[in-house]
Amino acid sequence: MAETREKRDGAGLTALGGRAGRAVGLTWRAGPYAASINLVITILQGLVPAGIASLTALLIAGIQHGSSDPDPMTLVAGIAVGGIVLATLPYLSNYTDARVRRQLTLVVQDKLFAAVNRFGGMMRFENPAFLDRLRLAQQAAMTAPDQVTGSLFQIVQSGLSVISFLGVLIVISPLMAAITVVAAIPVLIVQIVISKARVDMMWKISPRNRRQLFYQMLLLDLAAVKEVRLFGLGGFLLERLRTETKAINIAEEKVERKSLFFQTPLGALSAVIAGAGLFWMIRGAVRGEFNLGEVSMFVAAVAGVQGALTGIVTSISQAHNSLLMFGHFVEVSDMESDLPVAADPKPVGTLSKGIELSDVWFRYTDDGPWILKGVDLSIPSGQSLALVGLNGAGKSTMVKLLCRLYDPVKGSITWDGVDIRELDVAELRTRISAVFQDYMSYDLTAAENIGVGDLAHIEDRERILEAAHKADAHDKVSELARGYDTMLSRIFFQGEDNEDPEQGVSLSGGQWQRIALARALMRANRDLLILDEPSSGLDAAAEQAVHDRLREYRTGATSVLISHRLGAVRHADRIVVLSEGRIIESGGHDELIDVGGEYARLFKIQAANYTGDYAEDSAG
Ligand SMILES: Nc1ncnc2c1ncn2[C@@H]1O[C@H](COP(=O)(O)OP(=O)(O)OP(=O)(O)O)[C@@H](O)[C@H]1O
Repeated sequence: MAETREKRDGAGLTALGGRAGRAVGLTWRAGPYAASINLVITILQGLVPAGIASLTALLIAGIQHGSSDPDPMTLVAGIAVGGIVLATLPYLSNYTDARVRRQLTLVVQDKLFAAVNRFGGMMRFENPAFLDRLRLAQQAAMTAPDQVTGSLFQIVQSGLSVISFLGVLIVISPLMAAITVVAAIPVLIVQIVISKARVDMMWKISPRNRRQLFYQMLLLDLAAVKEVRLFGLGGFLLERLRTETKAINIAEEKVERKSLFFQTPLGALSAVIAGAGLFWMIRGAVRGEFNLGEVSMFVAAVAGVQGALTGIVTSISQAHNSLLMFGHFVEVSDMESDLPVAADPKPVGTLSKGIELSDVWFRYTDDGPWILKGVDLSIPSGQSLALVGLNGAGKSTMVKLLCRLYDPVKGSITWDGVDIRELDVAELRTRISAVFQDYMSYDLTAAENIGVGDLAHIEDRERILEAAHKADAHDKVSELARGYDTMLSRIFFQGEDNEDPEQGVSLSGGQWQRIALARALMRANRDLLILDEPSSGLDAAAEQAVHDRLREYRTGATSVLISHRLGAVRHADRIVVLSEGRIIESGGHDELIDVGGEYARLFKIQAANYTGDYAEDSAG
C-alpha cells in the first residue's frame, strides 16, 4: 500500500508538537536532576553574553567621558565574572548532557524493545517496509530524544540571547533591530524545507540501506564464507555494495547541494546587513550622534542577535529533523500487537480433547497466493501426527498457524473447542514446544541454550541434563571443556582469549540440532510438541536413536512431526499428506501404502534409494 508523505512523516504541526512533548518527557524521566541543571545552564548561557556586552558598553562610555559612575572596577569585575561563567558552563553542560544521554539510552531502549516484544505474531518481521521503519526507529531512539531536547534547550538559550540583545539594539536603532530579525526568516524557512527533504531522502534510500547492510554482513558472515570463497562471490558482492553506496551518496549529495545553494547567499545577506549597520553606526559616531560605548554595544548586539538567530534557525531545523525521525520511534513504540488480542482471554487448560483446524485458508499477503486452501484436520490429544508433503506444500506454514504466529485468513483453529484467538497467546505458547526447521543457535552456554526452552527452570541443572539425555546431546556436551557451562560460540572472545579452546566452541550442524531438540524437550508443561524436520542434520545412527527416543517421549503427548524422511514418520499414529495447501491423504502407514497414493509413491522412491531398486520402481 502506498503511504502518503503526510502519513509517513506525520509531519503536521500538532504531531510535531506532540512528539516534542514526548521527547522532552522521556529526557526528563531519564534524568530529572541533570535535565534541570541543563536548563539552568541554558538560561545563564542565554543571558550572560548580553550582560557582558552591556557592562562593556558602560565601561567604554565611562572611559570616553572620564566618568567614574558606575565604578569602572565594579564593571570590570562584573565582566570578569560573566566571562568565567561563560567559560566554565560548557564543561558542566557537557557532563550533564552525557549523563542524560546515557540514562536516556536505557529508557528508550526499554520502550522500543518492549513494544517489539509486544508484537504477538511474526507478520511485521516479514514485512520489508516495517523492517525499514524499525531500523529508523532504532536509530532515532538512540539519538532523537536527546537531539530534540538539546535543540529545544538551544532554542531557549538563543531566544534569551536574541531578546536580551534585541532589547539593547532597539534602544540604539529600532530599524536595525527589525532588519536583523527579518533577514533571519528566509534562513528559517530554507532550513525547514531542507530538513524535510533530508528525512524524505532517508526514507527513500532505506531499502538501499537495507541492501547495503545485507551485502556488508554477507561479506563478513561466517555462514556465508564457504560459498563466497568457493563461488568467488567476493568481488560480485562488493560491486553490489558499491552500487548501493554510490546511489545513497548521490541521494545525500542532492540534498546537501540544495542546502548549500540556498544557505550560502542567505549567510552572505546576514553579513551584508551587519556590515551596512556598522557603516551606518560609525558614520553616526563620527557625527557625534553615538558614543563609543554605544558603538561597541551595537557591534556586540548585531553579532549576538545574528548569531543567536542563526542558532535558533539551526536548532529549529535540527529539532524538526529529529522530530521527523523520532516519529518512527513513536510509531513503533505505540504499536499494538499485530494479532488481535482477546478482550477477555479464556484460560488455556491442559489439552484434553484435541486441536481442530476447520476450513483453514491462509495467505501471507492480501494479494499473495493461497498457501493453505481449506484445511480440515483434527489432532486428538495424545495422538502423534506426521505431516508429509513436497517442498512448498504448506507444512511449516501450518506450524506457524498452530503456534499462532499468524492467524488464518478464513476458518479457525480450536484448542479443546475454543478458538485460539480467544486465548491468551503467551499462555497458549507455554503449552506448545517446538523444534523449528530454522532453529536458533544462541551465542550462550550449552546449559543456557537448552534452558531457554523453559525460562522458569533455566537454573534447574537436573532438568537441563534430563532434556539433553532425551535429545542425545548429553555425551557431546559432557565432553566439552567446561561441560554445560561451555559457551557455544566464539564471538564474544577477543585477542589471546580467542585461542583458548576453553573459552568457547563451535558445534556441528547435527550437534546443534540435538541442542535445539533438548531445548524443545525442556519445556515442562507442553501439551503439543511440534518437530519440523528435527533430524535432518543427524547421521543415520543418530537419527534412528533420536527418533526411537522421540517416539518414546511422544507417547501420550500430542505431537506433530514434519519430515521428508518417511522412515521417521511411519510410526506416527496418523500420517497426513499435504499437497499445494490441501490435505490429499490421511491414515496410518500401512493404510496409506495399501491405498497406493502420493504417500506410497514417495515412500517407494525413498525405500528404493536404499535397496537399489530405484530405476525399476520409479520407472514402473
Ligand atoms: N513469509 C512468507 N511470505 C510469503 N510466502 C511465504 C512465506 N513463507 C513461506 N511462503 C510460501 O508459502 C509456501 C509454503 O511454504 P512452507 O514453508 O509452508 O512449505 P513447506 O511445506 O514447509 O516446505 P518445505 O518442505 O520446503 O519446508 C511456499 O510457496 C513459500 O514460498
